[in-house]
Amino acid sequence: MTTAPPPPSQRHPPLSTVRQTVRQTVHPVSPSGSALHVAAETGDTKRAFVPPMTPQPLCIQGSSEVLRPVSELPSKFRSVFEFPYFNYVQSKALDDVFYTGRNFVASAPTGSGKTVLFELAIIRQLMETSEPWSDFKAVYMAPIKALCSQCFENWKRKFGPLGLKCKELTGDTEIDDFFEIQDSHIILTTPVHVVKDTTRGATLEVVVSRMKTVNVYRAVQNPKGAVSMRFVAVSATIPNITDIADWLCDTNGSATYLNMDESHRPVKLRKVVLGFPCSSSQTEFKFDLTLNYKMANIIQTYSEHKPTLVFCTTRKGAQQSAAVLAKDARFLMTIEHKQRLMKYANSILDSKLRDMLVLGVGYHHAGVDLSDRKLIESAFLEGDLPVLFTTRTLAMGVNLPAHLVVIKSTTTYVAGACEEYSEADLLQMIGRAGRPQFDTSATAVIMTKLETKDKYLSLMNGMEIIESSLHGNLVEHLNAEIVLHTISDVNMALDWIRSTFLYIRALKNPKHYGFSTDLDRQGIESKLQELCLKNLNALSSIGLIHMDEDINIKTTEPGRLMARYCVAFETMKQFSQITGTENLSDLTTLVSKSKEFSDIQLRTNEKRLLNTLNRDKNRTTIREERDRRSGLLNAACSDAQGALAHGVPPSAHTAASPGSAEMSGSGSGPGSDDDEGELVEPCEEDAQSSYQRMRMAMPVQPASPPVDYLQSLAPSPRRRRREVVAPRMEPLLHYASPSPPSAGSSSHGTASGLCGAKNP
Ligand SMILES: Nc1ncnc2c1ncn2[C@@H]1O[C@H](COP(=O)(O)OP(=O)(O)OP(=O)(O)O)[C@@H](O)[C@H]1O
Repeated sequence: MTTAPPPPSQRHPPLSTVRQTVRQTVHPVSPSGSALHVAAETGDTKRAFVPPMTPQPLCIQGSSEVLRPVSELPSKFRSVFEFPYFNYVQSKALDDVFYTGRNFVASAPTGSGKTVLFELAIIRQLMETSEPWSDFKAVYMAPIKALCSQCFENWKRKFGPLGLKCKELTGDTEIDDFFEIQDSHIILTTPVHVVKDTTRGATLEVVVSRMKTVNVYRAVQNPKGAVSMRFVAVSATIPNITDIADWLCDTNGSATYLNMDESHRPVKLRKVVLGFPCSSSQTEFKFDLTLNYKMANIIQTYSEHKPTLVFCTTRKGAQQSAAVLAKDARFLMTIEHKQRLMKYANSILDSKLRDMLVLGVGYHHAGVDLSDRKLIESAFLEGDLPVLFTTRTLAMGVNLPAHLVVIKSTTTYVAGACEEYSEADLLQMIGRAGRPQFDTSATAVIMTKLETKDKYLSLMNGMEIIESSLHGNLVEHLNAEIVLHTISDVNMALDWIRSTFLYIRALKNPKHYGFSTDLDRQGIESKLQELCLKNLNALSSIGLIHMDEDINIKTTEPGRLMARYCVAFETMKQFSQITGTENLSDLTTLVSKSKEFSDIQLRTNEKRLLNTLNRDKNRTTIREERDRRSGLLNAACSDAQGALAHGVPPSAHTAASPGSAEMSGSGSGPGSDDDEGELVEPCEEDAQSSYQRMRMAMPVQPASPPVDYLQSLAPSPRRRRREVVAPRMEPLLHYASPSPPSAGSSSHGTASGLCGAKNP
């Protein structure tokens, strides 16, 4: 470090003094004056009073300990922080994250200001690097684009004036850009508890494990010259933070860690679980509808006249709930408030949303037109919109001023099947309640079935141990590591597995991973080795890797394609059986059966589009529809192919807002005709209808229509070796895909990087 800060003990006023100072100095963002209070009922309609929301002082959790001032930092860096004192969690972490360079992991409640810990780590590294910081690189990894974009905008503003360049890399980024994040000094990861997520979790785990492995190899090869990489990870409160610290170990041992429980949340959160009866004859869908009619009372009881965010499991559910509330409750607003809402409404494209907005109710989901979504977000952010119904797109770390968060139904739809929310998802949604700059207290209400009420009560109070999910996708990740050269022989594969979180947890909870509890450490290690070898053999059996007798491993062309496009092993197995004689219909049916498309469902509003495409004489159409999914895929293929063959532009629907058609068919109450035929929708993160996603997945280069493309994947001698423009698997949002051969590579993931402005 270039600057030695004075010893911490000389610098901190006692907490009581600090609290006083903070109350006087900090001006939290103030929502401009609206909150819902359903106050009285007149006939069927409840009357509501909406008082203006007053600015709240920042409430700081405390004890006899002291808060640390931002003035501890060299003056040059203070502008990064928009407050005079670090909060309790940050003050506790400061010594580890700022005054040492050890790997660090923090487990702290949502809204406790964990992003600041990343900023402190960056500043420390800057202080250790001489200017100009042209070689300095920090990489921030997050599982969704919205989180990354938020951080990107924030850091561009904060670190730009210091001479740092900020760059956002996502699954859409050109591969070459990913080379820029090689040789990073710091890897910042949030939220690390995502490792237990079945899809995104494994990707995070392998990216971090890969970086660890590469870091160790580099240090061995070049003990003096190699850039040493620091890991800083944050997570919501989890009980086994020490396992994460063990996983993020370095040559000095486990990472240092900070474990702060829910009591250290800067904004106190009241958690309420409400159970509602659901008869055996009632479908999930009908149950969800009945909850709409409870909403007005819940908002009246718990919102304390402040903004409410309601999480719904589907887009249609969000729209229907909003429509019911707009009909059921009336919000009393000042003239000025109404005028502000009217101003937003005038710019809203969707007529239903526009009508609701003037009544103080809005909805937000990935199917809503982008410009409408932005308007709704700012109306809510400004405190002008009393109630916002949304899908969980808004749940990941986005700061919104919700005093009350309601989770309407705990059942979500994944790949067309009902599933209860994971604890991590729930915590993220609940974490939107009571953000420090907006509130001093908050409430989260979970609406679930009577029989699951106890489960959620204990989930809210207890905490789930974080396990690895890597064993579920080990074969794909092993292949990726081989493509990236992290693994080039069997021994390296075993070293790599020892660097994973899977290894840490398998030793502690072997049963979870299918191993006998009687096994000792050595026994579990050999089981993990067996698992590794079994998967390597599976890859080799269909030509995805080549293993020689000296245990050396090399990748092959199909193996590279599998890794580049995140194709599942099972899909590659299906592709390996292609003989080259298949027609378009056979191939689209094959592709539609692949795991990657398993969450694609035909939506009610898409049937018409499908029929229109089938009737179009200018397009090649496959009539033989074996199931809805292949029907959709066929339509997508035909659309792309027809466009190529006849110079017809692809269907206008591919460019239109997916939400607009859908909205016009919804908003009805229970029992509407529309309800029964509606297929559930996949969980959403990107604004594409299933048709669009299929359409995007199709190659659209004239040289590679679908049949050629698929046949080119077949490991047959007739396969032509040529560049193919391959599908973008948008629904698969990974931290990283193994595109470029580097430790820091990531092609389907989401990352923001900070690097010195002069960096090439
Ligand atoms: N010391 C502080 N004083 C005042 N406000 C702060 C302080 N630290 C952070 N904040 C504000 O608190 C809000 C929450 O911070 P942040 O998003 O980093 O929390 P988090 O712990 O990462 O939350 P989540 O886990 O939900 O993503 C931000 O708006 C931030 O500006």
